[in-house]
Amino acid sequence: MRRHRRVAWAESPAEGERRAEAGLGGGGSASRPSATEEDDDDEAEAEAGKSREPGGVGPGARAREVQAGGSSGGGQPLLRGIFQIQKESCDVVLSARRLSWSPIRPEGVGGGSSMGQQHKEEYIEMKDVFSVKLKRRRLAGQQKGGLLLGIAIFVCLKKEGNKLKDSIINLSNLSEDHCHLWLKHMKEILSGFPNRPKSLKVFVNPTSHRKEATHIYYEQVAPLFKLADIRTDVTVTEYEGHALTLLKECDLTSFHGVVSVGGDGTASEVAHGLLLRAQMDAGVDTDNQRPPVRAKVPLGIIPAGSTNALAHTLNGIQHTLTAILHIILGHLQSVDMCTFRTPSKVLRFGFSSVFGFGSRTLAFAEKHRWLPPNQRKDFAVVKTLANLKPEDCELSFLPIKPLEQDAQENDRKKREGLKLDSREDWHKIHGHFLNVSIMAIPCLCSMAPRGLAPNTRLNDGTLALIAVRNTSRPEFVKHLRRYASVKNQFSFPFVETHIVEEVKVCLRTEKEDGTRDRLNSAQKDTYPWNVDGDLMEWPSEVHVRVHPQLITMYGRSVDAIDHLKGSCSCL
Ligand SMILES: Nc1ncnc2c1ncn2[C@@H]1O[C@H](COP(=O)(O)OP(=O)(O)OP(=O)(O)O)[C@@H](O)[C@H]1O
Repeated sequence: MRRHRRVAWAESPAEGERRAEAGLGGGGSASRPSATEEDDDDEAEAEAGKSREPGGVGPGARAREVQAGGSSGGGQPLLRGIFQIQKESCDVVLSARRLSWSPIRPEGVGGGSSMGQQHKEEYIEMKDVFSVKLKRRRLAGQQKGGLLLGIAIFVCLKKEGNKLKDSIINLSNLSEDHCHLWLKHMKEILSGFPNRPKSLKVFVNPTSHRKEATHIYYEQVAPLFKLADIRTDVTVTEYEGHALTLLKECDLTSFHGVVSVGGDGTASEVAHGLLLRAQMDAGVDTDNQRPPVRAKVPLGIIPAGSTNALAHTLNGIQHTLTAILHIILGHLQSVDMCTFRTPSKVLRFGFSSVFGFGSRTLAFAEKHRWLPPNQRKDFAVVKTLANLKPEDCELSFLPIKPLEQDAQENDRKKREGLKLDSREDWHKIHGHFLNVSIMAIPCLCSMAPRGLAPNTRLNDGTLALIAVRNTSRPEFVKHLRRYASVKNQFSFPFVETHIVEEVKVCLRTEKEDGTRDRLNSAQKDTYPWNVDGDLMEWPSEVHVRVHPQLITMYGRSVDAIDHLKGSCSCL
């Protein structure tokens, strides 16, 4: 009868030899997860091994030809030793920046390496390593001990199109002392990276999209957080607004970050809660006009909703593993947010908003939540298009000027004795608008790969105001279709775009004498707004203001957005 062998990763004997990884080839190095050596009964270990890069890191690692005898670019060596990597004996060097290795070749006739003066050195940057574990072989059912095989190094690799993947390098060596010494040094290096979270508060929305967020969290996210030694406190939300209620009450001081697992609505609710919490902690009255204080802890988003524009924009891709690895590695970026308010009170913190067609469509979809998500959205678009109706409104906005222009303007004002902070720069447009988008971030999504607002960036302190005036239905559909294509969606005579810092949206009504006036903001009627994919019912006057870099988020700014910004002809 075949004896099952299990290969497990342990911290160290003293730390209880916690198993974190399985399904890795026993004895070999940088080897592919091997089903034949796994225990069938250990789900967590088997799952953790599933996403690993076939063949380990070897073929995917950055390889450099370096002069023989030199470990270039890695800084001062901390340790040097011999391990087997991919079945070859290697000379391995650890420095604070790099782990590098090169195969040990038999000496040639002339005393040099058989490879000549050059030998192949491969390396990984320690900033890309997210976990190190001892690797042991255990028998089926064995919980502790086992034959030490070496050290497993879990590393993040950059792939095409902003994608990140995890992979493993196996350093094989049977000596306990040798492996423990290397493990200790590597762990010290990893603990020196300041932004990596050790403790996270996690909100999972079980109702997002097709109700798969809980599965995504426990099957894909939790095993990697565990592998990276991140403690978690998980709340599976029970009702709409649950995350917000908890954030207003709970003490966040013991957490290094907060993670939302769900769609844009959940992420936006958590961001709103973090900012409300920050204002409460700082004793700031959110309803006065003072700028809000920044959120105290970073927010990470694991995409599990139907649109996931926030996660897509943060990472340049909608990919669960990429989002997880950015959080584990502590890749942080500052992101602009808006306040949405009436003249007297803050309604919400958010990233993006749509009024008109975009909010009517969402309102229709919400009324038909019993339909499957994709059908619901398509149905809502068709129905809202069939009843296409413009909004009569006045848009006042404060445009953002280039800095030099501001300087000249300020000089002129000084010469003429005018106040520098006068609000005379407010611009006004009014009329019938089919759709008004006000966005602090570009909002990349599968329907709009260039972004719903490619004329703003994640953290440039600007709002994109995109106002679509009344037009025929076929022309409006043509404009909508452009979002999915490479053509400029704004090059229509009925679309105008502005880069602004603040917008006031006031609904108007026709008076008896035929003139038009703003609706009284004190009246009780409300109108639908789409804020980050969530439906809001707000009064007839809403002010939207951008607050540069108000929140820190896990993820990486994307080259693609810079590229799109450069190539966008709409501005
Ligand atoms: N247990 C729950 N029951 C009902 N609603 C919930 C629950 N937990 C959270 N919510 C609410 O569900 C709303 C929508 O969730 P979310 O945005 O994550 O999913 P989605 O609509 O499928 O995705 P997307 O916004 O990306 O299209 C959020 O406003 C959130 O407050």
